[in-house]
Amino acid sequence: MSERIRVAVLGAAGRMGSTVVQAVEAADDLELVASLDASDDLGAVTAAGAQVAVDFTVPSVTEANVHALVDAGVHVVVGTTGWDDAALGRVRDHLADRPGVGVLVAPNFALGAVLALAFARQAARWFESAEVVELHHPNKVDAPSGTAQHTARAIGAARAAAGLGASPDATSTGLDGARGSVVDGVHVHAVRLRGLVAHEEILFGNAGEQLTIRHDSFDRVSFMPGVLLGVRRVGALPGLTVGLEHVLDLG
Ligand SMILES: NC(=O)C1=CN([C@@H]2O[C@H](COP(=O)(O)OP(=O)(O)OC[C@H]3O[C@@H](n4cnc5c(N)ncnc54)[C@H](O)[C@@H]3O)[C@@H](O)[C@H]2O)C=CC1
Ligand SMILES: O=C(O)C1=N[C@H](C(=O)O)C[C@H](O)C1
Repeated sequence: MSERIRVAVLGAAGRMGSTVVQAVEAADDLELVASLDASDDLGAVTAAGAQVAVDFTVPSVTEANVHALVDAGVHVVVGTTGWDDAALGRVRDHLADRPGVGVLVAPNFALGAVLALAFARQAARWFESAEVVELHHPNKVDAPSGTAQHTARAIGAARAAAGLGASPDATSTGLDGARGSVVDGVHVHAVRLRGLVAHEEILFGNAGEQLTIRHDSFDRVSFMPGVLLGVRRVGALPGLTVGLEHVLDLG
């Protein structure tokens, strides 16, 4: 058998991190060499000889983690959300000085969510109206979700490429926030409800018809096949990759 990939998990005490720890431990081709949470020294990742680090922490620390890991020559799989274009640009620039190091940032590792994005991208140019609704557990710290923003950007790009204008909308008065936030011209709405895990509805409308693409993660195990795929592939993907769709050849 070939050598196992040595993996570190950051955010290991969290909802996602603890699930990743279990998934890595259960995989024959991976070896968990470090589990870190908030008060731990990031130096433990290199001290343990990790080749790949998986980051499921919080939006306020993930970028700094990635830069430190890139400096240490460790490939990184990032599930933490909250990334914007400026932060991604800084990582891309940093990686230009570290050839051979790979960073995969994916707002959603569930295979169904990535397929929903691919289907939405295909549908986007055929519908006059498009909106995204994301629904999550109430402990989620950010809104709208990284997945919903990524989806809205993909829809916005497909609409622009097809020469579509803004979705029709006569609403001009009401309470602040009533129409959600707008990402690349697409309205995005965030629901927080006890009992939910992670869900997304992508709504398309034309005169007389509607297409709804819905994805539901009922359990965090749904993200694990995508995370493990990222861990196995990131070393062969130098530079920055944004979105698991590129790993699945759906980009
Ligand atoms: N890409 C994907 O498929 C998914 C992404 N997420 C994202 O993953 C992130 C984590 O989500 P949850 O696990 O639900 O949150 P959580 O709050 O349960 O876990 C975060 C963990 O990170 C730890 N942490 C904070 N600062 C740290 C530091 N400097 N170093 C190491 N650990 C640190 C916290 O103590 C906590 O244990 C969120 O941004 C969420 O949106 C969540 C689910 C799926
Ligand atoms: O915080 C979560 O739970 C999730 N976060 C990610 C996001 O913001 O898109 C992925 C998934 O929706 C679960």
